[in-house]
Amino acid sequence: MTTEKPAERPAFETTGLGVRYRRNWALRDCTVSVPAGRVVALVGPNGAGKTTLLHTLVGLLRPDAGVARLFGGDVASDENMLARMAFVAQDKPLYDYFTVAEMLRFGRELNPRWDGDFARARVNGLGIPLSRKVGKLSGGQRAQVAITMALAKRPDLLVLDEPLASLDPLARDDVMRALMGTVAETGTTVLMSSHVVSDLVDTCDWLVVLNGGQVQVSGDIDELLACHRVLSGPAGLAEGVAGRLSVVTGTRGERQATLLIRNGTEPPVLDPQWTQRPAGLEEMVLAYLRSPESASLPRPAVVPA
Ligand SMILES: Nc1ncnc2c1ncn2[C@@H]1O[C@H](COP(=O)(O)OP(=O)(O)OP(=O)(O)O)[C@@H](O)[C@H]1O
Repeated sequence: MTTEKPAERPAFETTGLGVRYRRNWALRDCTVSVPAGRVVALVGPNGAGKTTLLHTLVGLLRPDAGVARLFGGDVASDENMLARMAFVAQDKPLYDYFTVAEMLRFGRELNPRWDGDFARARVNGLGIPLSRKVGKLSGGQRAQVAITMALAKRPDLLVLDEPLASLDPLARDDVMRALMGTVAETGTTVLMSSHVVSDLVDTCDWLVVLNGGQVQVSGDIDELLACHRVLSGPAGLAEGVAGRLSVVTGTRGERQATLLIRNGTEPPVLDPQWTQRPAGLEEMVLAYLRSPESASLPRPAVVPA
């Protein structure tokens, strides 16, 4: 059982983490710390290192540099940490010839912290027949069973690699709603990766952007949104405005320029020819991804449209 209160310690943190496949570094100097009790979106383009980071956090890969910790324990050397987390891999490994009930019995045999009552109640509540073979479930039901198996371990940290991949929009919504309902009751920290930022907008409260094997952004989503704005104004004035603000990325056409900036607590005071509005989550993430140098080296980056 855990003794510390949630949020006293980071749920997970990495310091100078490096992981390589042969000579190619998939993660390099990757440093991040996320408080317990959060629902964390890990986003980044193909090949950014998301799966590698998740696999390292859950102990499937060993770091070549640095350290990964769960609840203060070194994942590579402290086996107790692994009992505190559950992982749902991208391909949701389940046995097609097992019925759902057999799958749950299998979970009970393997996991000392298994909560069988919870697992059956969740599956029943979702309307998934216990007698159905796993191979005959829909993609959404399959995801729900895999997530139920992970939650029934009663983890302090639930790690999901692309949980919504290959689901249609309705199933994506159903899976996210059911997941969020459960984690709201239990206070479990959730870390999930996705390509699709819009899937995570309503459910996650912490954002980690991974790009080129490094953490570009990590923070509370509301706080991040409060300090990013989109400015539009005459192209001829863009350089002057960009020169005195922290620009994440910008585009400049012949007449009009648009800048996504990181401001302090107050919106910037601008020439009346400029308009400004709060940034949306998706456009903020895209702005960072387009401008990999922005997190570590804030500087104006106005590029032609
Ligand atoms: N088993 C492997 N052997 C060699 N290189 C690998 C292996 N797995 C991943 N890589 C490389 O490591 C880098 C990071 O891959 P990773 O799968 O972690 O990224 P990702 O962000 O999860 O990508 P995606 O969104 O496409 O799933 C990529 O350049 C990838 O080609």
